[in-house]
Amino acid sequence: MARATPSGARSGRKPLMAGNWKMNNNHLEAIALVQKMAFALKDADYDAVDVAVIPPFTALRSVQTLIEADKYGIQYGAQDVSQYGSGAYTGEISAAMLAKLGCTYAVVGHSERRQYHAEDDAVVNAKARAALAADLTPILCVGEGLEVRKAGGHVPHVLAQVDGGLEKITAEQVRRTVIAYEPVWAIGTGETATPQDAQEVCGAIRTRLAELYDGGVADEARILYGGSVKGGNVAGIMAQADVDGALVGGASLDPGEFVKICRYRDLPG
Ligand SMILES: O=C[C@H](O)COP(=O)(O)O
Repeated sequence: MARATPSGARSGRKPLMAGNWKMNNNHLEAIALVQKMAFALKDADYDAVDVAVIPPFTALRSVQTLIEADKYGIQYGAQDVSQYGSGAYTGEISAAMLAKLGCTYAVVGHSERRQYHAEDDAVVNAKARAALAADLTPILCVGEGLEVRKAGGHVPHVLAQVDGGLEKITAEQVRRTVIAYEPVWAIGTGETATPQDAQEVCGAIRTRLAELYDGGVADEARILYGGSVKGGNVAGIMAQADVDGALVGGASLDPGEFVKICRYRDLPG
């Protein structure tokens, strides 16, 4: 089966709900979770929203087999990708390997990679370019820590990460890149940015894309919010003009909660 290609809509942009499982679920648990999700989403309109799971590397082959065999409309991707093409890089997984597994997405620059693996903007940019070269869609994560937020420096901080992450990436490539704004202070803390907080930064990212490329590119690129998204807060976040979806951590491990997020249109705002 051909890999699913993310497409645009929402003034052209199609929303994306991506569940980043982080280091949770072995391959058997992954199969069970995807089956539950797919069952609950069996009448979902995948032309209206892209739904993706981002399991650990060890579950990707099982998820691929299941999704292809049962023709589920769910996409999938990897939580990280090597900046290198091949060779003596023990423990690394190349973009070509992920493409061969049918992945649509590769997350790059997640704050947990930046924090625990010292990944800077140059590494994140190299990973994004490696993903694009293999025809994967990078989900480029950016976001400020609590100190930066308290000091009011969140917008310039995030825009600097956007500039660094998109270095040498062409307009054509940016059109198929997803940017995820994830304030670090809202990740896994239960503390969510307000919809207005999310809009402020996502709007600033879109304006930056127009400055770096042009208005057409800025209109097409999808920008997600991530940080304690749940069924109870997703509708307000999705009501914002520049938020095109969510990168969901904890709530994506609960099929009921994740399905609510994917069906945000049915929830009260
Ligand atoms: O990749 C997902 C984000 O880190 C958000 O995680 P969270 O929903 O558990 O806060």
